[in-house]
Order: sequence, then structure tokens, then C-alpha cells
Amino acid sequence: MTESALALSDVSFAWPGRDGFSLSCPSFRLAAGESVLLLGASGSGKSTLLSLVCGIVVPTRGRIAVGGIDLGGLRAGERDRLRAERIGIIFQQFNLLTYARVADNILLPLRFAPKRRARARNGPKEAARLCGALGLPDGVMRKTAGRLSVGQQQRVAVARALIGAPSLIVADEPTSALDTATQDSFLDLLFAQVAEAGSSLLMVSHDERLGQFFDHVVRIEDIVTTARVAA
Ligand SMILES: Nc1ncnc2c1ncn2[C@@H]1O[C@H](COP(=O)(O)OP(=O)(O)OP(=O)(O)O)[C@@H](O)[C@H]1O
Repeated sequence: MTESALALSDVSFAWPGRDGFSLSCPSFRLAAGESVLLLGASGSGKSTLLSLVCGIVVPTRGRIAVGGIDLGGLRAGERDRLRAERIGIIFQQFNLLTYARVADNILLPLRFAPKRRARARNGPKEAARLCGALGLPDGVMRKTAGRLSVGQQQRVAVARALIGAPSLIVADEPTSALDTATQDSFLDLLFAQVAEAGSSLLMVSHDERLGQFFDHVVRIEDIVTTARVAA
């Protein structure tokens, strides 16, 4: 059997606090090169699941493996390193350094990930190639990220996630601020680059319409059960 890009088994997690939201996920797998859209309503735990997948938070029990490596066997710093090397993250609000140049934003993940840096070979050249492939204008690399339009910032966030071809791309509702036509052209560009990198893609959204772009559509309630701890 080929190694999964991502595998969860018997995972449980609870946020601390009075409103303690908890979830459990008996099983979920994402094959190498596969794209999955994870659908769920607001508050259903999509972002929590992505935080677990990225090793930002750790499960109270169960196993999460990225490219066959069990996150549970790693210390916090090692999880940070694994995330930098193997996962490209597109955040809902992009999380760009708005005061920094576009080039600095895109090259940021390579600073902390020597293998990813080696895969990118010439980082600035690869960043420029990604900008062009994602439809960003000439000269954008020298611009301050915060001065770009929302659509352009979103493409910069994608370039930052894709640089150095991480094996797993995780995206949290990256199209929610776009109109339908712009969503479609954005996803076409994203999928072309994900295919070129050979990455797997896990995207969460509440928008069923996006399902047509993906290999599989999974509803969060089919893989996760949730609960809220009463005060
Ligand atoms: N940092 C946090 N600390 C404590 N509780 C949290 C935290 N983040 C999320 N939660 C809890 O987890 C629940 C699920 O939130 P989550 O953001 O995972 O859902 P979601 O499906 O991504 O929602 P949305 O689509 O609105 O972003 C929230 O209602 C909240 O109670």
C-alpha cells in the first residue's frame, strides 16, 4: 500500500475552557497527490481539524501522521520543523507580513526548512515563476504585500504555500472573499500548481459548489463527531 500523505486514526481533541469544544475522528486518509474538499458549516470544527493536521495543536489521544511521520512522536520544535518542511498552509486571512515585500513573504518558509529550500533550488527564481503562473503582475515581488489587492494577496499566500513543493497543502476557506468567477479562476491556477508540485491538497470550506474541482468531497460530520462540554 502506498504511504498516505495524511492519516488520522482514533484522534480526539478538546479545546480547554468552559465552552470546551471537542471532536473525535476515528479515521481519515489523504493519498499522495489526492485533493479533498472537507465541507462543514461554521463552527463544525474544520479549522480545529486543520490545526491538528498541521501539528499546531496536539490530540489528547490517537495518531496523526504526515507522510508517514507520527506527529505524536515529535517535540514542539520538531513539529514546527516538520510543518515547515512538508506542509504549505493557506490561511483564511492569508497571514501575510503586510509590511514586508512580496518576495520576502513567499521566501519565508524556505528560511526554516533546508530540504524545502533545496527542492526550490533557486528560491527567488522559483518565487518569481510562481507569481507569474498565478497571474500576478510583473514587478510584484518588489511590492509591499499590504499594498496589493485582496485577490493578489491571496495569490501571494498560495505562492508562499507552494514554494519548495511541500507534500501536503492545507487551505482554510481561501476563496470565501471572492465572487464565483474569481473563485473558479483562482482554483484553476491553484490546482495547476498543486499538480505541478505533485502535492496533496486538503481544503476546508462551507461552499458545496467548490466540490467539482476536487477528487473527493468529504462532509466533516461523516468523519468527525463533536461535542461541547457544559460549564
Ligand atoms: N483557540 C481556541 N480556543 C478555544 N476554543 C476554540 C478555539 N478555536 C476554536 N474553538 C472552538 O472550536 C469550535 C469550532 O471552531 P472551528 O474554528 O474549528 O470551526 P470552523 O468549522 O472552522 O468554523 P468557521 O467555518 O466559522 O471558521 C468553536 O465554536 C470554538 O468553540
